[in-house]
Amino acid sequence: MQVRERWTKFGIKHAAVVISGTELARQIHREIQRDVEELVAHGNMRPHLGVILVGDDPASHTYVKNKTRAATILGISSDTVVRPSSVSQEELLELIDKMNRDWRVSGLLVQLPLPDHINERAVCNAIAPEKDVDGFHIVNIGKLCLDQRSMVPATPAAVWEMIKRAGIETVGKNVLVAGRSKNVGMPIAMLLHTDRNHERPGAFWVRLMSSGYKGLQSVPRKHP
Ligand SMILES: Nc1nc2c(c(=O)[nH]1)N[C@@H](CN(C=O)c1ccc(C(=O)N[C@@H](CCC(=O)O)C(=O)O)cc1)CN2
Repeated sequence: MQVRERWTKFGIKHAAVVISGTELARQIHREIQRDVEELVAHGNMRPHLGVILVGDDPASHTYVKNKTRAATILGISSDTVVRPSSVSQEELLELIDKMNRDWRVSGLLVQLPLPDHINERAVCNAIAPEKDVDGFHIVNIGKLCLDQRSMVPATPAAVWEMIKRAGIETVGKNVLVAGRSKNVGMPIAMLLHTDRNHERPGAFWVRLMSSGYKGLQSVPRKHP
């Protein structure tokens, strides 16, 4: 990480932090690889990513290939179900329902965009919220907006990790987010205005403890 400083003509010092995404990605890869192997060593199932890809858009195929390649590197198994762009919404929802109920699938995503005759919102909402690795389900979006523990969309999560790992605090600061898309700009703005210690952390831990969890080492700080 590099810090570049300069003074403006008004006598205000500006500091630009140059973050190495490549180095951070390597570090995060190592952490996830270790977490996955630890999970498996403790007798848990190896995480499995289910991917649904509709149509033949080359960019979508490339994104999916990159995601499944990354999963393999991390020790996560995956499979991609491809459907033609003529697939009906009903068929797609049935496929999602089947994968929701498949205990071997721990995470599920449908690559976007979808053909015009398919309602993207209905598809995102059909994925079981606890398997929704994209964080596009209305429940996960709502939880993110309320600062509750949730699945967070990948690109905003990556931005958040880079900022946090560079030691930059954003709570109470003025931040300019260029773009307000539902899957990137909006969630980034939501993430940056919170310290991610979560609203009502007590309620989460009470639920966790009453479910028999014994491994708790520390409780999160109270939300300011
Ligand atoms: N199910 C999903 N579908 C789509 C998602 C998604 O997160 N989940 N996002 C995009 C496609 N996509 C990943 O699948 C994706 C596209 C572009 C980027 C991105 O960060 N682009 C950078 C440029 C990066 C580079 O070229 O080095 C940018 O635009 O500045 C991230 C993810 C739609 N579908």
